Formats: sequence, structure tokens, C-alpha cells
Amino acid sequence: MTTRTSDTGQPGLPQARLLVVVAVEPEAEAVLRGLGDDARPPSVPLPGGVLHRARRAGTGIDVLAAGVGPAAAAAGAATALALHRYDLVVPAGIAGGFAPYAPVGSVVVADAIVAADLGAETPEGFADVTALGFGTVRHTPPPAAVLATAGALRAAGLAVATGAVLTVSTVTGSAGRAAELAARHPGAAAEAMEGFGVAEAAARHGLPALEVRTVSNAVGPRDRSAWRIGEALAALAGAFAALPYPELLKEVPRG
Ligand SMILES: O=C(O)c1cccc(C(=O)CC[C@H]2O[C@@H](n3cnc4c(=O)[nH]cnc43)[C@H](O)[C@@H]2O)c1
Repeated sequence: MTTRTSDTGQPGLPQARLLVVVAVEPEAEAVLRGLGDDARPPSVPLPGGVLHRARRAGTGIDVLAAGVGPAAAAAGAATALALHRYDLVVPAGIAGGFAPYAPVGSVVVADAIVAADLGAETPEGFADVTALGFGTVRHTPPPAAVLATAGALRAAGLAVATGAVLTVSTVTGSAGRAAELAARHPGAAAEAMEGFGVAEAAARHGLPALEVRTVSNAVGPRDRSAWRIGEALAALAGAFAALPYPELLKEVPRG
């Protein structure tokens, strides 16, 4: 049996109200660097990943590295959410950007978190699970939180796009697949592999999700030489340095 705590269980550390979920440690380090909290307590190993504990302006922020892909992300987020109380969950990390909206190095704040390959192929084309009569393929972050975040990041001089962030289980590697996704999701800004899993876990705990991504590569034909992971991690640190937190929580509906 697990006990859900309303505090951090660590003396002197404020309650964490924001859970940031990334895939891998370099992303967690970038987020923590952006938050500027060097003197942080030891990280906590969880069944679903490693939970890093930070703080800002008297409130706590937990950063969980949960692994790559929607299943690992959902499992990790669900573990953290079962153990601690949060107000907002933020899937974050690097992503592929759709041209022309999200060039390499830019930030994307998702106005929709969409499971883009959760469904079935039919003679008429792809049918998502909602069309098939099961569940949902879309979570909508609180619009006021999207606006506040995008506005603060722009004010800090970052290049920011808002649009759908697609969650895929297979990284796009061809122009054909990129065109198919763009046609199915007009205006989509980015694709990554975890957001929908995290948002599903959050929704089951009655919490909203706000996805923040920085672009390491273009969605399209595979070209490993064109990845700019260092640039995207630097942008991720910049985005979390400028995150309007804890003010952002005012824009989040409370359950
Ligand atoms: O092998 C490849 O061609 C390839 C191209 C881009 C990314 C990968 C990854 O394995 C990274 C997965 C990791 O990073 C996020 N990410 C970054 N870029 C993308 C993308 O274009 N499409 C989907 N996910 C991307 C993702 O969220 C994972 O955490 C391999």
C-alpha cells in the first residue's frame, strides 16, 4: 500500500506543487539548471524513475526522469502522483518541430496534447481510438496557463510557438509520414514521445497537464547529423528559467 503525502517528507523542503516529467537525465539536468536550484536535496529513486526535488520562490518543483515513450512516461508519472500531491503536471523535454512553426532551438507550449498513432488502420485510412469508440486521444491544457507560459517565455526573448504536440511511439523518419501527420493535425507544432502518457496519468488524478518542448530536430526525413540536442537542452534550461512559476498556478483550475 502506498501513502500519498502532502509534503515532501524532507525537512526544510517546501511542498512540491508542480511535477515536471522528462524522459532522460540530461533533460532533467537542463530543467533543474533552468530552475536555478543548485543546493537541492538528494534525488529519490522511484519504481517509475528518478525524482529530483527543486524549489522556487518558497514552493517545490519535482522533476521526474521516467524513461522514453508514452508507456514509461505514464508509469513514472502515475507512481509520483500516487505518492505526492501536485497541482499541475508538466511533460517536458526535447522534440521534433513541424515546419514552419517550430524551428530547431525554439520552444513549443502545447495547446493540445494528442496521441497521434493510437488507433487502427482502416480501408478509409487511420482511425483514432476515439473514432473506434474507446477513450480519448487528446488532452487540452488550461488555455490561460498556455497563454501565461507562452507570454512569459516570449517576454524572456525565447522563440515560442503554441500548437498541438503530438505523442508518437515511432519517431517520424520520412517526408511522407511528416506530411501525413501534418495533414491529420493541421497546425501541429511538434512531436515527441511522452506527453500523452503523462497527461493520461495526470487526468486520472484529476490534474491538468501543460506540455513544454524545445526543438532538437525537424520532423521529416531522418538525418542524425542535423540533430541539435545541445541547443535544445540549452533552450529547455532557458524555458524553465523563464517559467512563470508559481504565478502559473493561478491559471490552473483547482479540483
Ligand atoms: O533515430 C532517430 O532518427 C531519432 C530521431 C529523433 C529522435 C530520436 C530519439 O530517439 C529521441 C527520442 C526522445 O527525444 C524526444 N524526441 C526528440 N525528437 C523527436 C522527434 O522528432 N520525434 C519524436 N520524439 C522526439 C522524444 O520525446 C524522446 O524522449 C531518434
